[in-house]
Amino acid sequence: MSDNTQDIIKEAAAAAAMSGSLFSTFDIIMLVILFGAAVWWLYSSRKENKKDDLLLSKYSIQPAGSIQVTENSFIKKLQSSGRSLVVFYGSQTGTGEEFAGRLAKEGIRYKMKGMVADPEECDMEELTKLKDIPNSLAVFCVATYGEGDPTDNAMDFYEWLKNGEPDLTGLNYAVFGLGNKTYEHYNAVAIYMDKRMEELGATRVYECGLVLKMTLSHGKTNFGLQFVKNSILKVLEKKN
Ligand SMILES: Cc1cc2nc3c(=O)[nH]c(=O)nc-3n(C[C@H](O)[C@H](O)[C@H](O)COP(=O)(O)O)c2cc1C
Repeated sequence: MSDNTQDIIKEAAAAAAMSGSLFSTFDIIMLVILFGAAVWWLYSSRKENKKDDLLLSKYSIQPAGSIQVTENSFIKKLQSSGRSLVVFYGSQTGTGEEFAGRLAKEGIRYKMKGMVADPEECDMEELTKLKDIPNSLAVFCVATYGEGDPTDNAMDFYEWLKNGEPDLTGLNYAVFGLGNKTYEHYNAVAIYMDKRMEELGATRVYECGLVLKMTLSHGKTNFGLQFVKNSILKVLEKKN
């Protein structure tokens, strides 16, 4: 406790003793101290939150390993880390995001290092340039919601595909959909993206993979890993 605080307490106690109401004055002092502590705690926890927000905003593209990235160019990141597989996810509650991580990691088994990326945090127009990286592959691991709508983080990308006319010639891609058959628009986003990218000139290297009632169960993970393996092998086959 600082000298100042001690003086204040002593003075208050003396004053209270003189007036014969020590207990209530002491109470007031304790309240002042508690209030000060609460203000200090609120202030320091806000500072911590701000620090976390800053870190999160910097690290938006997450390579499958432990490296983290601070910019929106996924092409640059792929090039600088010797990767050629990028797995974009459209995810609301995390299943697709986690699954995308597993798919990206699988690439290394086939000598195609991968990274995971959030389309909302990437310059998706760069898809037109992905072909400049030899034997590259973009996998889209996307969930469907509502009336066949994309997730929030895939919305801009979806609109860009739908309303724009980008030339995706030369882009190798494969779409993996997460959905649930109990909904009317089963896997509508994945099905649409798969069809639309082909219309825009991209090369579908592997048939759209759809999972119903997606969970991260062993069987479904295996299905996803098989899907990525087959997609990669198709890209490598094309090369030969
Ligand atoms: C409110 C709600 C709406 C959904 N709508 C659809 C839908 O229209 N079509 C579909 O195939 N799946 C639908 N699903 C299933 C999700 O796409 C599926 O659970 C998916 O794995 C979620 O992935 P995420 O955790 O990455 O967001 C819906 C799920 C919820 C909770």
